[in-house]
Amino acid sequence: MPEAPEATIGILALQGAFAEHQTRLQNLRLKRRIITVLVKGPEDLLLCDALIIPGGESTTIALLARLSGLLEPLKEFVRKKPVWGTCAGAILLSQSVTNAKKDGQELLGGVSVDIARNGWGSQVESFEAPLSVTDLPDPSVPFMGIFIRAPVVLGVSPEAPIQVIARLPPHLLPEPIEDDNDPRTIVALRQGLHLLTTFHPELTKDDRFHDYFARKCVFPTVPM
Ligand SMILES: NC(=O)CC[C@H](N)C(=O)O
Repeated sequence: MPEAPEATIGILALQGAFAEHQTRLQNLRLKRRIITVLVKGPEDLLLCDALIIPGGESTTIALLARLSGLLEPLKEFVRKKPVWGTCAGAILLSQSVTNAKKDGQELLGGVSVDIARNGWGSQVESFEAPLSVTDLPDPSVPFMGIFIRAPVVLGVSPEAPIQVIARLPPHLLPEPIEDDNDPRTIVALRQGLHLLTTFHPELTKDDRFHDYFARKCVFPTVPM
């Protein structure tokens, strides 16, 4: 029997919660082997079939990516391969950011949303919210969303094939929002092979979003 193919998932390791993502990936029990690589330079990225961009500080990650010669290779990677951005990583994966710093913010693009940095306020306004996510294994068990200076989705391109995976329940919103379809309630979405979460699944012990990324984005076509 031929061995089931494996995949190498890189984690951008310039700043932020990259080690936690690696731990969660190493915890996954899939039929196929996942190899993890901490990506610090272009040579590491060449090894990867998919990439996670962690939370942290999007401006710092972008600056360090430029300094380490990774910015252009990352843009190229996003055009071809699966990428998951969490929190700061979600900002970098977005098409546009409404309140970028004065001297601008480098983005990688890939997901057709407009996003606002620190959309729910500063560090002290960080919060947790149980999310009901029907696409995860054991969907009746809520996934604890940890929102730390989280970005907020302000708009979604109507032409893009975007699938909303999780929304914040209206009663848990830091500010009241009347309309259930308001894009600001979206906290997880997928566009093709790209996954965007505005919270931090890697800061929990729940591997279900990592499992989702592996199944739907990294190995999307063959059941495992
Ligand atoms: N927890 C986080 O990743 C925070 C993101 C941060 N507010 C930024 O703009 O990059």
